[in-house]
Amino acid sequence: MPSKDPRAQMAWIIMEPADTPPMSGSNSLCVATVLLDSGILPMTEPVTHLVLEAPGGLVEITAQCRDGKAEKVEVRNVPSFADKIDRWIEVEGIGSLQVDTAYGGDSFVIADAQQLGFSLHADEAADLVTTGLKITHAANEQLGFTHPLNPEWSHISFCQIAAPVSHESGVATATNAVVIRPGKIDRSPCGTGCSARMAVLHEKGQLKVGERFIGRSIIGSTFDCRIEGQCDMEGRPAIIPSLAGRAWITGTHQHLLDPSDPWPEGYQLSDTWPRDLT
Ligand SMILES: O=C(O)[C@H]1NCC[C@@H]1O
Repeated sequence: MPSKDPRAQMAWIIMEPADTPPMSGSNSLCVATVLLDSGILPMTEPVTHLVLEAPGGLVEITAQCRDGKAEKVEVRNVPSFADKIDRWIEVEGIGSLQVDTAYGGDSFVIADAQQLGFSLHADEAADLVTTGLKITHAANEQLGFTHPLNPEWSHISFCQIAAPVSHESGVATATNAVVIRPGKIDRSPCGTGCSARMAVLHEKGQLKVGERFIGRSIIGSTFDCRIEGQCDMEGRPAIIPSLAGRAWITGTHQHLLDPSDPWPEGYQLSDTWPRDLT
């Protein structure tokens, strides 16, 4: 999309099944890659800098480029903050569960995978989705969320089921499964989710400004993240996170709308995919 803010070269919108979110980490990597690899915006090798406008604010892109391809894209994300820390909620079929909530460009309830008995392997996907949807529902009812600068964003979008942090070669690292309504799991480590997790770790004194965090998804993809700085969000402490990864173009699509189409706005059904795809 053309940008509204003159400081950005381009803007984009994010279409999740349930919402059109303020920001998305994986989507910003994909958008930057399409803009540069396809020549919509000029690529400068070895590094191209861009400013893109997400609905929730401007993000700065630093793309490492070689032979006409963006090989690594780093995104300096919007201010991210912890909201409610170590709060107990009652979840249907699970019972009492201790969670954190945070914003990382989108709003999250973060639950401990170990406490829920998950090892975050791909064969748990269907159970993770069922559990994550219940936790999101309970967190919205019992904790809620409102963005201080954008009161219209007043719900928790995603449940991040997060493994404990371990240190791999000295870098804080954790696997997660981010459950997206109405019933899927992020194939990426979730850039907004890693930003929200870093805000919580920072709030708990477990990750400092300048330190790295590697987020790993359920399919093994990784984002290399860092707390770049701190700022103030309407009187509450916030961090400026960055995340870096790679995207690949998988196709070119044309969306058409025939004037006689009786469902011009599409339609929604509950998920009809079988639980067992093998
Ligand atoms: O990386 C992210 O932030 C996202 N991936 C899909 C859902 C989130 O928007």
